[in-house]
Amino acid sequence: MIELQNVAMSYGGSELLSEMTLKLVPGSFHFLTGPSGAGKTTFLKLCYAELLPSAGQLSLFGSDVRGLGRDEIAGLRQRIGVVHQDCQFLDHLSVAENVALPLNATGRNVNEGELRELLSWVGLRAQAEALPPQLSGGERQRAALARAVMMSPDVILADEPTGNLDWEMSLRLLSLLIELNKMGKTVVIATHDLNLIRTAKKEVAARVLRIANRHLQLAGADL
Ligand SMILES: Nc1ncnc2c1ncn2[C@@H]1O[C@H](COP(=O)(O)OP(=O)(O)OP(=O)(O)O)[C@@H](O)[C@H]1O
Repeated sequence: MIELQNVAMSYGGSELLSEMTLKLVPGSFHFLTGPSGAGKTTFLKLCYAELLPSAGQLSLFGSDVRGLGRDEIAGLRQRIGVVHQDCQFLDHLSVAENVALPLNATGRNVNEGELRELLSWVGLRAQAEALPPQLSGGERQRAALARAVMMSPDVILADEPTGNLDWEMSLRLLSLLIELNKMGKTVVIATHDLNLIRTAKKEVAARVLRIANRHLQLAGADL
């Protein structure tokens, strides 16, 4: 569904990522690790075509993005839910309005019952009318996950979703992501947290990718 073949990414003429080949098959669960600045966020941005490769081939759901127009790419991106590292909420809108935003942006009607159900699922039913600055770090991440799931995407990409959370809250977020994977969604989580990876591997057949020296590698089974 997301496929990279010999993909490279450069910023300002300098290559950050090289020769990356990967197929994210439906229902798979991947972690993405690597040192700070290795290119994890950049890799995720390639996966949802926020950035286009400077070389190589990127296909989303069977279509090579090079042959697609902006609207076609935007259409395919609706099948990918993203949990951004910094959540990216509109602070003047309520949590419920932020979560509903992706659907509203496509001109579709929001089913209020489904929205409440989604907020309950992430444990934020009582905070539906709160503003994002009033949420704790864990609540923000769960709201960001709800927003990513709002469009019923096939793929969820989460960039350091537990970065600032305590262990208990990290586990809570992880269990939501595992639940989504068990429902058939493809999940990719960028993280530095090896304990999180080890914990997840007890429950799901997760593969661990690592970015090292500009290349994407499959990490060993010791993780
Ligand atoms: N738009 C951009 N223009 C130029 N350089 C960029 C841009 N975006 C990222 N970079 C650089 O690319 C490198 C990789 O950044 P990226 O955010 O992908 O790494 P990361 O592995 O996610 O890091 P972290 O773990 O710290 O979040 C960094 O050196 C960053 O400064």
